Amino acid sequence: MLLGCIGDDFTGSSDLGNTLAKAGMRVVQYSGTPARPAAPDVEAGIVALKSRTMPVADAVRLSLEALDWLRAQGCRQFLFKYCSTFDSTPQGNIGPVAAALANALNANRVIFCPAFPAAGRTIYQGHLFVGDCLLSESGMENHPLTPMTDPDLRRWLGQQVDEGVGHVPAATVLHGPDAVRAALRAQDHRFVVADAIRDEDLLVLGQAVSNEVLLTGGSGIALGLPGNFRAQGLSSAHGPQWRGQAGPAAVLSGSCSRATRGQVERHIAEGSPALEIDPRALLRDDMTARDAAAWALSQTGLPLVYSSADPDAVRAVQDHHGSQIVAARLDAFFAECARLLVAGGVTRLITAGGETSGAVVEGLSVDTLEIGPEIDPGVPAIRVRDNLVMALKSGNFGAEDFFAKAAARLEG
Ligand SMILES: Nc1ncnc2c1ncn2[C@@H]1O[C@H](COP(=O)(O)OP(=O)(O)O)[C@@H](O)[C@H]1O
Ligand SMILES: O=C(O)[C@H](O)C(=O)COP(=O)(O)O
Repeated sequence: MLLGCIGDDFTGSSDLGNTLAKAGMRVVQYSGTPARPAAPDVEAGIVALKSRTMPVADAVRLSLEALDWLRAQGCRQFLFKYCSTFDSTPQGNIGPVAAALANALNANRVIFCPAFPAAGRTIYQGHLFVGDCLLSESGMENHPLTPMTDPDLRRWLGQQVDEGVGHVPAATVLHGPDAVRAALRAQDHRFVVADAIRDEDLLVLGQAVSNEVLLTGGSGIALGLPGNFRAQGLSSAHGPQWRGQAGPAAVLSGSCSRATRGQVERHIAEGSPALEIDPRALLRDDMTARDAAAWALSQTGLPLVYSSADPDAVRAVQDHHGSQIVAARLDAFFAECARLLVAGGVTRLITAGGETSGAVVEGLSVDTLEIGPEIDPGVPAIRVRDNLVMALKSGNFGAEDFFAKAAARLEG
């Protein structure tokens, strides 16, 4: 294994897997740290954790366990992957996890670059943009668990760590890898936010850090890494292998992101079957996973079970019941619903949302996820068992017709 990756959520990990697989690396995503060695032909291993919003100490502990396993597989370089919208709170977890990994690897220069231009995520003067909006005006300021209220990544990361945060501006990145390396050497700080507004900038950054033991970012920062390994004669380019899967499909959505809510609306507008899940009904046991799975299995077409709701509705439920209680109840619901759907014969399962996808994958006791072809930017087809394929859609990713497109793509 050449590249060892640690993802702080499952959709983001598959997003990274998509980038690496498209560039020809043999990629496997693991649900948590595996108990056994990787297959010998795996070039990039991604340990997916559901650590983005868990207590900081637990996120650090699990990430260090993943690092130990990846080092034991012979990895030469390590990537800590978090959300392209830097989903975190001023109290953690990106900074503390990155610091723990850097300390363990004795890394003295670590870049932070969540840019993903293909998904509209760019960084300029240390500020993260989503499309033409600053992060704090993109809708991510209303995220149920990690409201992003400050677009300046240097300031946001600076609240999470006990050290200064440097910056490599776009003007430097435009001058190529050597200029970036020189700028990194000149930095007073170990942690450095790097600007990137184009894929070319990400390729430059990837070349500039080819000899750094640790780098952090979104999937975009990995764009240049496969080329680094191929230039060293270490990786053989080959595309993802894919075998389509026949059989019933279903969609589970817990994401409240703008993109997902638009996909839900499109699905309903097209007359496809949809069942809205009110967290209050779950908490009262007026609705159960068994009820929802039975409904979905009785549908023709592509059934959608969703709790996706607008920010005001989410806030109202959270204010009344507590966000962690609601999140835990919804995670348990989607995990159980997935188990019942698969037991009832579903062979193509689409999930929307990072926390939601993590709950479902863990609930299905999936160990390894084979990365297949891309469905939409950042979302690959994935095989998790001989008779079960999935698409783990990041909340903000996917075109409006994603659900139907994914079901068709998973079928082959
Ligand atoms: N109707 C709702 N009311 C309150 N919270 C909700 C509702 N639906 C989903 N949530 C919570 O919002 C969060 C969505 O997170 P996630 O699945 O990661 O989506 P995204 O990828 O958009 O961030 C989850 O923790 C979930 O429990
Ligand atoms: O946006 C990204 O970089 C990732 O794909 C991701 O981490 C998305 O997380 P979400 O919680 O599913 O939005």
